Amino acid sequence: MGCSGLRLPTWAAAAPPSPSDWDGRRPRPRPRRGAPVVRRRCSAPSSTPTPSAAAAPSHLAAGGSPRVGTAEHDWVWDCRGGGIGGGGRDYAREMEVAVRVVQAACTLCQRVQSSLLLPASASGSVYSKLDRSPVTVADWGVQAIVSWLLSDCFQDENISIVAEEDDETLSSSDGAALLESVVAAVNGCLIEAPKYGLRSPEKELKAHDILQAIRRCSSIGGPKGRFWVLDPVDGTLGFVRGDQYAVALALIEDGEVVLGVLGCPNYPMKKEWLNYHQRYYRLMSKVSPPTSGSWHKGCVMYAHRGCGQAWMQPLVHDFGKLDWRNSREVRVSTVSDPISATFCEPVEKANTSHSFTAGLAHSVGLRKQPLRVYSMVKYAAIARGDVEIFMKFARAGYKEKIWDHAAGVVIIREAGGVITDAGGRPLDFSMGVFLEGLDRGIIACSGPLLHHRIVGAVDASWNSSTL
Ligand SMILES: Nc1ncnc2c1ncn2[C@@H]1O[C@H](COP(=O)(O)OS(=O)(=O)O)[C@@H](OP(=O)(O)O)[C@H]1O
Ligand SMILES: [Mg+2]
Repeated sequence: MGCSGLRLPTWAAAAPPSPSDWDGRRPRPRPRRGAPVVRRRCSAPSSTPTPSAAAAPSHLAAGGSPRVGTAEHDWVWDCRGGGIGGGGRDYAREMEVAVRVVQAACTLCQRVQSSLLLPASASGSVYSKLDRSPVTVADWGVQAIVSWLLSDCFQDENISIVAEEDDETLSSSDGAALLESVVAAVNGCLIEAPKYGLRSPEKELKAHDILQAIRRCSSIGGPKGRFWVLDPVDGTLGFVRGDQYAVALALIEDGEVVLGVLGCPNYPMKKEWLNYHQRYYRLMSKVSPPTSGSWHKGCVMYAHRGCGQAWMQPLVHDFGKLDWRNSREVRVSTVSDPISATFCEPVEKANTSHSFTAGLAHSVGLRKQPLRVYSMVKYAAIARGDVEIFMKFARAGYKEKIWDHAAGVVIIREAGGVITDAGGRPLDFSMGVFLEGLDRGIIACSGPLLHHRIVGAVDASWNSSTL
C-alpha cells in the first residue's frame, strides 16, 4: 500500500491563497505517504497563472472527453503507486471530473435553495414523494447535470449511475411545469460549465434530453463492475429548511468505494457555526458581511481509496473559477478522550434513536451536547476534524441506501477515521442499492480508540434498548 508523495510545483506551493477565516488552521506539513497532487505539466511555471489557466483546462472545456496530460494547463490528480484495489489504478481522471461536476451541481442547488426562500415560484416549490419525503427541482436538476456531464466527459465508456430519483413524476402529465423548471435550472447551470473546467452542451438541453439523463441513472449496483453512486441532494429536509445538505458522488468498483466527493455548500469554515441554523448565518452575514475573497462557507471534499489523505477546496462562488491550488488536506481530530469529544447525529428522531445515542454517550463518558446536523455534512465534519463521532441507529426494518454513505465513508477513512456498522464490520457496498447485512447502526469515529469504546458500549446496552 501507499502512494507517491505530494509534489506540488514550487510556484503552486509557494503562495497558497490564505483564506482569512480558515478557522485559524494552516495546512498540515506535507505528509510522507501517498498524496494527491495538483501538478502542472508543460509550459514554464508562472507564479500567478491566469484564472482561466488554472481553472479551465482546455482538455476538459473544449474537448469533451478529458485527456489527462496533453493540455498546456493540465492539472492532474496524482496518487500513484498502488494502494488501490484493482491493480494500483489512480483514478486521476475520474477524481478530477467528479470534483468539477460536484462543484457545478452545488451551484444549481444553491440557486434552488435561495429560490425556496423567496415567494412561491415553480423552481422554489417543494414536492412530496410517495413516502411523503420532500423533493425539489434540485434533486432532478442535479441528477440530470451529473448524468449529462459524466456521460460527456467519459464518452468512451458506458457509464452506470445509481441514484435516488426516477423520471416518473417529471414524465407524468402533472409534471410538465416542474419539468420546465428543471430544464431551466439545468441549462442555467450547464451554460457556466467552463468555469468548472467542463464543457457546456452545444445547444440548450430540451426536456427529452433531461429525462434521458435522469433515466440513465437506473443502475442498481451490485458486486461486479464499476458504477457511480449519486445522492443529488442528501439531507433534503435540511435543504428545504434552508440549512445543511450535501451533493454526494462516489465511484464503486467491484463492490468497493474507490472515490468520493462531497459538496457541502453551507459548510461553515468556522466550525462553531455548525451549531447554528443557516438562517442565523444569513443574518450574521448581513450584519457583518464576510470580507471579500475570504472563504467563509461552502466546500467540496474529496478522497480516493488507499491514498491516506482527503482534501477540501472552496466552493466556486458566483464570479469565481475552480482553482486546484485552493485545495487543502483535511484530517480527523486527534481528540481521543471522550470528555473532550463531540458526537453528531441526524436531526430527525424518525431517522435515528436520540435516546439510545444519549445513553451510549453517557456510558462512554461523552459530556458535550450532540451536534445535530442534516446530511453527510456530518461525515465531512468528522473528516475535517470538527467533530469526533457520528452515530446513527435507524428503526428496525429501515434499510440504509448506498448513496447516503458511499462518498462520506471513503472521505472519513482516507482522512484517518474509522467507520463501520455497530458490530465493527465495514459497510458493504456490493449488494445493490442497500447496505445489506448492516448490524444495528453506523458508527464513525476520528480514531480506533473512540470507535472501540462505542462499539463495546453498543453491545453492552443493546439488549436493554427498545430498538
Ligand atoms: N426512517 C428513516 N430512518 C433512517 N434514515 C432514513 C429514514 N428515512 C430516510 N432516511 C435517510 O436518511 C437520510 C437523511 O439523513 P440525515 O442524517 O440528513 O437525517 S436528518 O434529516 O438529519 O434527520 C435521507 O436522505 P435524503 O433523502 O437524501 O435526505 C434518507 O435516505
Ligand atoms: Mg440522502
